[in-house]
Amino acid sequence: MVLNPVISKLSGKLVVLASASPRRLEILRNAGLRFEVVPSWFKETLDKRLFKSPQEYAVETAKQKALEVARRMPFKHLKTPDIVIGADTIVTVDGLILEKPVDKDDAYRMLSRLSGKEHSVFTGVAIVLCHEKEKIDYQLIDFYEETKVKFADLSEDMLWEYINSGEPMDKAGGYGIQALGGMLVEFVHGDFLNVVGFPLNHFCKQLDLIYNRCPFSSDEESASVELHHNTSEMLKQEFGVLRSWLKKYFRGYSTVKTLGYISHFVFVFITFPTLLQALFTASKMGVFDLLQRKPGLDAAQVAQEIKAAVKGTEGLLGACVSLGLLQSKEKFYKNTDLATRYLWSDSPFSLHGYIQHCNETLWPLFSHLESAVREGTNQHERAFGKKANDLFQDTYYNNQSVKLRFMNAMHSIAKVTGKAVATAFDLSSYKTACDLGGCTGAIAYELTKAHPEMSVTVFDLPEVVEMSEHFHPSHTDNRVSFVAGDFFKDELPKADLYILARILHDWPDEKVHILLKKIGDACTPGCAVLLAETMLDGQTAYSALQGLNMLAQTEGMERTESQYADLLSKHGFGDTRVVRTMNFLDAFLAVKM
Ligand SMILES: O=c1[nH]cc([C@@H]2O[C@H](COP(=O)(O)OP(=O)(O)OP(=O)(O)O)[C@@H](O)[C@H]2O)c(=O)[nH]1
Repeated sequence: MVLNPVISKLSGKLVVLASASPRRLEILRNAGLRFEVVPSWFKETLDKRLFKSPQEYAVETAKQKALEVARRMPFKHLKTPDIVIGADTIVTVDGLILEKPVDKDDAYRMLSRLSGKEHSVFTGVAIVLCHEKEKIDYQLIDFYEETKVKFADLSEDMLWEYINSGEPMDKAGGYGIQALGGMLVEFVHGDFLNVVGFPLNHFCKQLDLIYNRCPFSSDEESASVELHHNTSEMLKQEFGVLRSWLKKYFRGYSTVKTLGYISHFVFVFITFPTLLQALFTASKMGVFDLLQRKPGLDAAQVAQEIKAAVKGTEGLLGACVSLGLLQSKEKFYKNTDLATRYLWSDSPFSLHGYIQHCNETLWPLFSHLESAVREGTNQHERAFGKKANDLFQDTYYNNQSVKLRFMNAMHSIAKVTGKAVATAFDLSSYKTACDLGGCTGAIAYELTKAHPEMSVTVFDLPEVVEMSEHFHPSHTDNRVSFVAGDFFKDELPKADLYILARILHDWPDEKVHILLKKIGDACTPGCAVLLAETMLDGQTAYSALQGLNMLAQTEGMERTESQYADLLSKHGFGDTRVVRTMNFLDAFLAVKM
C-alpha cells in the first residue's frame, strides 16, 4: 500500500539513498519507497564559517553527499540513477553547530550544553535528478526542515549513564530521540522524523511539486523545478489546470511543423498578454459573478446581462473555456471550480480585487517597463500622468474608487496568505500585536484565529481605517481593533509583536530605517517583528517578477533574507528565522535583543 500517491510516481525509477544512516533507510522504507542504498563518500568537512546560517551548511552538506553519489555511480556502479537523495542532520544551540560526537567526552560536552534548554534540529535534504542524454545532466532541488526540541535538566549520573549506553555516538547532537534519548526530551515542536534524520512530510511535498505540479513537465520529461520551487500552495494547485490547458492549447499541433524552432514554452510567453486580457476583461465585465449567481446561461443571455455584443461575448466565453475558467455544455456556460474558488467577488478566497488592481494599475505600469528598467524608477507619471511623491497618498488614496479597489486588492492577497503567515511561527508568547499598515485587518483576524490569547491592533492611515469596516468578517472579533495614524510620523501603539506584511517592500532603505527605528524604540528585549514579504533568495519566477513589479510601482524593492536581516540588525533585532510558507509570502521573525 502506498499512502502518499507521489511515492508511487517513483516506482520503476532507480532511486538511490546516498546515506549510511539506518534511520533514514527505515523512514523511507516504511513510507513504501523502493531504493538502493549507496552511502556517500563525501567528507563532512565544509568550513562552517563560510555559511550565513546553520541550515545553509546542512543543505550544502546534503547536496555534496548526494552529488558525490550521483557522479560516482555511472563509473563505479555502471548505472545512472534517476534520483539520488542526500541528507544531513545537525543540532544548533548557543550559536554552535553540533554534529556527531567524536568520543564520549565530546558527547558529554554536547549533552551538557543541551541540558535544560531548547535547541533546533535542522535536516538539509538534497534531491538530485539525473537526466541521461548524450551526457548526464544533474538537476538539484534542496530544502531544509527545522524542529525545536527542549531537553529536561540532566543530572551528571543521567548524562553518563546515557553516554555509556553507546547510543549518542552516531547521532547528531549526541542523542537519539527515537530510542533512550527520548527520555531526555520535554517537548518537540515540528516534525519528529526530522529530528530522527529525515523530514518525510516535507520530502513528499517536494516530490509532489516535482512530479505532479510542474506545468511544463510530464512524467517522461521533468523540466525546470527551480521555476516552481517555493511558489505558493495556491499556484501549485493551479499548475495542474495550467498543464491541462497547455495540452489543449497545443492540441493537434506538432511543435516542429507549426512553430518552427519556437518552443511551446516561448510561444506561451509571447501570447501571454492575450491570456491575461481575457481573464481581466471577463472579471471586469462581471462574467464570473454572473455565472456564479446564474449558472447555465448561453452566450446571448450572458451578453444581455453584461451589456455586450453577442459576437464579442461568444469570443470571450470561448477563451475562458479554453483557459479552464469556464465550462460549457451544449452552449450553456458555468464557472469551473477554479473560478468558483478564486474569481467571483464574494468567494472567501476571491482574488477578484487583486485581478482588478492588476488590470487597472499594474498593467498600465508594466507597459512602461522599459522606461522603469532604464530609469530605475516607478512609472506612475507616464502611466497615469501624475507623479507619485507619496505612493499611497498621491496614487491610491486620493480617489474613493481607486482606494477601494486598492484595499480590495490588498484584502484579496491577505486572505489567501494570512493563515500561512499567522501560523508560520510559534507566537504563543506574544499577547499583543500591532499590524502596521494592516489595511482591512485580514491578517489580524487570521492571527487572532490562530492565537487565542493574542489581541491585534491594526494601525493604518485614517482614510484606510474609515473604510475598513466594509471588510470586517461577519463574526467580528473584539480582539482586533483599528487605530488611525501614519507609521512614519505618529506614535506607534504599544505591542509585543509588530507585523509588517508587504510594507517594507514599498519603501527604499532610508524610509525603512525611519520605520524600523520607531519600532526598535517601541520594543523592549524579547519583543519581535514579523515580516511577510516575498524573499528574492529563491529566485522563483514569482519572486523575480514581483521584483519588477516593485520597480514599476513603488519607491521600494523586493529584498533577500539577508538584506532584511541587515536592515533589522541596525535597530537591535536579531535571532532571525525565516519560513518559506509555500504561499505568495515568506514569513520572517526577528527578536529585539
Ligand atoms: O534524534 C536523533 N538525531 C539524529 C540521529 C541520527 O544522526 C545522524 C546525523 O548524521 P548525518 O546527518 O551526518 O548522517 P550519517 O548518519 O552520518 O549518514 P550519512 O551517510 O547520510 O552522512 C543520522 O544518522 C540521524 O539518523 C538519530 O538517529 N536520532
